[in-house]
Amino acid sequence: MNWDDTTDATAPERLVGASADREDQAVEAALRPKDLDEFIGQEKVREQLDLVLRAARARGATADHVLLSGAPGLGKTTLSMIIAAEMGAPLRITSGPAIQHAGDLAAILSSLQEGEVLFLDEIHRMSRPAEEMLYMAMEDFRVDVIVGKGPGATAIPLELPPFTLVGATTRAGLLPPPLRDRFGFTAHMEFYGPGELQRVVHRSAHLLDVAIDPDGAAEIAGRSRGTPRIANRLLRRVRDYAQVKADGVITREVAGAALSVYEVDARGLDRLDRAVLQALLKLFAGGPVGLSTLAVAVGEERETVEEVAEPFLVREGLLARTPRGRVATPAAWAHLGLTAPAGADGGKGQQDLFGA
Ligand SMILES: Nc1ncnc2c1ncn2[C@@H]1O[C@H](COP(=O)(O)OP(=O)(O)OP(=O)(O)O)[C@@H](O)[C@H]1O
Ligand SMILES: [Mg+2]
Repeated sequence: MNWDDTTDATAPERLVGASADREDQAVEAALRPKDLDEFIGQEKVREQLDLVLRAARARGATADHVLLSGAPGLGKTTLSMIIAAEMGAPLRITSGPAIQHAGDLAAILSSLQEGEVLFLDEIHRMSRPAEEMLYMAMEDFRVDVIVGKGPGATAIPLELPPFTLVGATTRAGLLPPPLRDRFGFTAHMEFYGPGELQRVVHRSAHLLDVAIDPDGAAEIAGRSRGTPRIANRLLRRVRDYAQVKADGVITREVAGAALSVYEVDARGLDRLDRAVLQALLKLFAGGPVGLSTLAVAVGEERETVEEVAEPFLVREGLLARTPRGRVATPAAWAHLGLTAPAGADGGKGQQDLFGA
């Protein structure tokens, strides 16, 4: 089993992994909202972006550069496409890792049309020289193309047409401040609430021509870890189950039964997440226990436990990282239907550790 949660599109994904696998990529185009009205949730971002784009349109100008930050699968690529569509502008897509040399970036920039939207995914992974070229391009719509090497090298200035850069990053904190400051508008995407995810599921079911009732959509939403991409993926697995084992209609019972086959529980934890919690509770009485010990107990690499399982468990308030080790919260005992053993108090008396 590969628990990899990185953006390697060829890696077999776990069902609740947030990055896109091959199957996601094949269907995502069809499920992407095409304009701001269709885009569900993220009310603040939508309202602010709507203003930015409307004002630019009214002035007949090119929109300000936009930085989108947020976890995988929350809709950054989707929003970049919406920005281009709303501006009636062509869209060019590239990514930080694809731009290794400043020359790669110069080639892209110098071929942009006026008003074009350049989507630069994983912008935090661009090389340093390319980044510096980008500063000038964003601010002055100009690049210096270096011709030759050594003392004879000369910089030839090249004017660029006004364009809109849309940068996306899962790690806004990794962006150098001079780059961050050159964006006129920064949108931080949050995880989605259950009601919003329910609407995502409902909308996707409609597009995929799958019958679903509101409870069925709510059940899938509740297991989707706040992430539309996961909601859409779970929907596809539940659809299979409904076709084969039920009459094709997704109800709460059908969704629940389908996802228990795939070992995704009511809160969206999968087998690995539960194994970590179970070890912490059953073997170590709720902790504190060191990461390495916990990893050995579940038979996984340290990194897998730390990077794949823990972030969601921490976000859900089921596990805390403390200076003395990992600690289960009272919610963790409750979620696994276990009672804290006598002497342990399910983490309540361990509060001092949290603030330490
Ligand atoms: N607000 C939304 N409403 C409806 N569907 C959405 C929304 N946001 C995302 N989706 C769906 O979720 C899927 C993933 O979205 P997207 O590819 O835009 O995520 P991302 O933030 O670019 O992820 P990554 O960081 O992996 O590149 C898309 O198929 C899209 O249809
Ligand atoms: Mg993306």
